[in-house]
Amino acid sequence: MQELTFYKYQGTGNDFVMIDAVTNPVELSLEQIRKLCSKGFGVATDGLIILKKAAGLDFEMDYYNADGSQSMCGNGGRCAVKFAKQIGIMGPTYHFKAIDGLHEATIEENGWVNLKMKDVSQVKTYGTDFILNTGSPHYVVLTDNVKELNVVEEGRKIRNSDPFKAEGINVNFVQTVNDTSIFVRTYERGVENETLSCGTGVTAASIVAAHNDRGFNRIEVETLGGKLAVEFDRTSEEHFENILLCGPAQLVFEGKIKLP
Ligand SMILES: N[C@@H](CCC[C@H](N)C(=O)O)C(=O)O
Repeated sequence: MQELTFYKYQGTGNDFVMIDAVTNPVELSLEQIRKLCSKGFGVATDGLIILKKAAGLDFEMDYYNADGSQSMCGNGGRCAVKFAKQIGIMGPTYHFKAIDGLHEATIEENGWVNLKMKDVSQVKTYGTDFILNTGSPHYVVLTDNVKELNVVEEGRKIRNSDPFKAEGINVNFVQTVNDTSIFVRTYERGVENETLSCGTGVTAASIVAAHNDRGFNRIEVETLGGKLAVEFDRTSEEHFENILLCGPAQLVFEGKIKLP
């Protein structure tokens, strides 16, 4: 049975199995990815990231949710940059490819990673809620009791409702804390549970907060797993660019696992 060296990373509690395929190319089946992320057979994480070589770039990030589906992951992207540094890719600016296109990122002196996200050019209203894509699709609900909400029950209901059932959608519940700060909890498709934080979700929630209220271009975001910040330039009513997702990303532990 083949043995695989892996690293577990977390970004505000959103956790990932990280695999270095830059140094040692590796192919994993979807079944193996699901098992590596699972509680019973693996590391018990929200997702798995494979760092690969990419011509003209520092690396390519392949992100998989725990169920094996793929999307862009903001917290995963920040962790991937820290991991790239760990395996000897020195920056100072990191350029990489993900499923939604090219990204760049820097590591700040305090260890936070500032990751440039894709531009947002549409914020759709959906009743009193909002839908937008920040690299992955997000549904945003504004609420005034985010801490008491049953996010799993409410999020799952929306995610599995007829309009979203086939493709899935991530569901964010957002409460305003003050003029420039919000609290966000997210039900993630592909994990099919609430995670401690979701980077593309935090980005979507910040854009919605800015869309509804003008005059600021940095939002502090609290999640169950810690604090992040989102910066952006709003260039027209619905267009946001230079979006930066800023926050911590850390190695938790490393190990060897027998490939299932
Ligand atoms: N945790 C992620 C989002 C991962 C992708 C999402 N579950 C999806 O399938 O759209 C993040 O930090 O952005």
